[in-house]
Amino acid sequence: MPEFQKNTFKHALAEGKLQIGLWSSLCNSIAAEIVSDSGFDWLLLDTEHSPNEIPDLMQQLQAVQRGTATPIVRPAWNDAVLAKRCLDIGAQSLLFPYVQNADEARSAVTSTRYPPHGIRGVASASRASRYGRVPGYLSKANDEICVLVQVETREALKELEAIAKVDGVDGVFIGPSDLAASLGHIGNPAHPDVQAAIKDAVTRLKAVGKPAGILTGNEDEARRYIEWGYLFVAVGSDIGLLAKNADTLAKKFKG
Ligand SMILES: O=C(O)C(=O)C[C@H](O)[C@@H](O)CO
Repeated sequence: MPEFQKNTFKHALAEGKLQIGLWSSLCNSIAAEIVSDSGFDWLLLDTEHSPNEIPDLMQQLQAVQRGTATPIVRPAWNDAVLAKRCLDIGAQSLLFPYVQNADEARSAVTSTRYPPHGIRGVASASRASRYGRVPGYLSKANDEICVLVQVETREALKELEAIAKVDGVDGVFIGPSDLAASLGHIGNPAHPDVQAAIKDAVTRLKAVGKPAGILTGNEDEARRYIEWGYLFVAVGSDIGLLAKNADTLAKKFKG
């Protein structure tokens, strides 16, 4: 009988261990499988800003199963139905976008929990339980779910501690692109105002003992964020790697 899968990423965060990740938006199981063996601790499978639908996502989850990276799925919205569908196909870690306050953070957590702790609908034989074969899945599932919430607006920053303190929130991800836009610097997360907000956010999250996460494709920024105390840091993306290296190669021969 298949064993219940522990969520190594969730426990590593709880132990304060730095987790290096990669953002995946290619919606492709071969690409996901390739990078799942690169050595990253986590792999973000995005469905918010990529045309990634449940059938594609399931193939990506299957493809990365033997890799080193824990898959984290970002539903397109903080929505209980989307969360349920991601969990039923086997995701154990979700990154909920655009969480504005503690109530929305609680809503995200309860969407991932079976009753009595939440509203996740019960499927008797989904991929998550290895089609009904994992003994005691329904009673164990809640404890291994990792809930990450995104704070990415000026308004949400004002609620940062209240969001972070919500029971069941395992980490808070600061979205640099949307935060830059919210602060009036769209397309420029490197703006001093945005950088100051990013630094202030991790300082405040450390003060309440909650892991902070972020994404950047810039190595210097990634190292700076890690130095500031960000604990789960995506240091690039599959799209960025492919576009940059393809362009560089073409220029070598096409000038
Ligand atoms: O606001 C952000 O930055 C994020 O949430 C990450 C982006 O959505 C990601 O697609 C990179 O731009």
